[in-house]
Amino acid sequence: MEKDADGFYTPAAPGAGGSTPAAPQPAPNSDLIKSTFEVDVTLADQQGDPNSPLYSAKTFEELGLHDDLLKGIYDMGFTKPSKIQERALPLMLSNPPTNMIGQSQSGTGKTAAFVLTMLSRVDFSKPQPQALCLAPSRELARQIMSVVVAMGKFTPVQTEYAIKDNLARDSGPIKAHIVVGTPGTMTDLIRKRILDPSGVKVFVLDEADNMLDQEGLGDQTLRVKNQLPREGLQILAFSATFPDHVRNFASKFAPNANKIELKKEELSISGIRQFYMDCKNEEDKYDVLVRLYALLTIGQSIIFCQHKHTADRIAQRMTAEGHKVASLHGAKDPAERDAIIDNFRDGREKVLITTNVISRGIDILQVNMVVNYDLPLMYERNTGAGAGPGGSYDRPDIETYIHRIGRTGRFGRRGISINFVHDKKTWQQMDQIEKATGKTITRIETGDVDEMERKMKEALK
Ligand SMILES: Nc1ncnc2c1ncn2[C@@H]1O[C@H](COP(=O)(O)OP(=O)(O)OP(=O)(O)O)[C@@H](O)[C@H]1O
Repeated sequence: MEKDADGFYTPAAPGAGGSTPAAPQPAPNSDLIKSTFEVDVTLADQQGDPNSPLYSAKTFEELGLHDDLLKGIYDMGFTKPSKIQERALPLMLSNPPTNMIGQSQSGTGKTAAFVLTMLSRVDFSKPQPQALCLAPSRELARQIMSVVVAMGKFTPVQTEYAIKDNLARDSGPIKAHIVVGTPGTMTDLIRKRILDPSGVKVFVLDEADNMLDQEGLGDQTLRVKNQLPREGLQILAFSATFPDHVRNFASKFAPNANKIELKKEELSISGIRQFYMDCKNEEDKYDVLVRLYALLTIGQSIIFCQHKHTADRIAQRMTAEGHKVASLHGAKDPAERDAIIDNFRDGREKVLITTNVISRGIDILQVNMVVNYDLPLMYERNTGAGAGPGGSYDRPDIETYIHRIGRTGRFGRRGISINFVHDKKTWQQMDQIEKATGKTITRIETGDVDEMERKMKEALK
């Protein structure tokens, strides 16, 4: 088995991702997927390269973990820690407990770092909530829980969700040690005294910049924190991105924290090759996407739209034209959302058309392509002299872009992202993204399917 020039490898052997589902069977003659299972050698190479975010000089044994947790880690197929795990775990596990603000690129194993800390701090003999973890979406909360369950497999840990529609109305107080959920429901459970926060020792924010941003979930997150004990609480805040305005706030939210930070140029990982396609106009974007369909289904792909209605409209049109795609967004009811993401995770659906709801954290190893059907934009209030009320969605949202493309290229795998641009404005927005991330975005011809396939195969090789 040969290592390629930059030491990348493509999707993992089934089971290597623990709670993530087994890889779907590749199409028999697909070159793109052929290399899928050539993983072990090159992963070892990357984990041995000091410049890789997957590098570690240490073993899991050296990080001070309990034997039962080591068993859980090895059972998940992990052999060596990644850089963030190696650096963050000893700091988070030392006593007295110290806060942590941890940044590391998408798909480099932040979840294991904070899950192992929660599991290490819990006193299993006490039937009460001791660790709370907040995430921005129910999909991510469910995924984190699957990691807690997998890593805690050899411990007596009890867990509970704080996500919509999960607990029966008349259920009594939560006795579980670890509660994972979204901030709105977590606040509700505390307010209704279903969740007694008095024994909480660890408070984790995944996607912390998003959870603390006052334009986003910040208020609700603060509300949860205000209910937690002040003395001895360990706060762990993780993300791949920490824009400056949130970084300052995070330092106040998690005072005296140990910090692991990335430089701006380190933010996005080089295993993801970025492309763009010039579409003639908004309508042409749909035609280009349909032309791409055969390539989208070679592995799995996620198509990001700005609006729910766009995601639904594209999915309906493609379905009516005989393509198999699913759509997922926040307006669907919880049970439907769970079924859709589970189908996608298990490989029963190959193309998922969605919104920013799953732009962060979702870890599905077989996703080798991300399409920004609409570029991610952020709302900007009018400011300055004479500015009227309101604002506009004209500025590219760099953080969301980094998270979206990070749904592929997980833990050293290769991936492709494609941006659709269709006019001067979107072109300029993409230009700003390219400058901000410092990574080249290469043009792919939209009319020539063979050329598209050739470029993509090249990128995934
Ligand atoms: N030490 C390890 N060895 C092998 N695989 C690992 C290791 N640590 C994590 N992984 C796997 O790597 C993948 C990515 O991990 P994870 O989802 O924690 O990334 P992340 O840093 O939280 O990413 P994001 O910023 O997108 O949330 C998962 O499938 C996980 O099981």
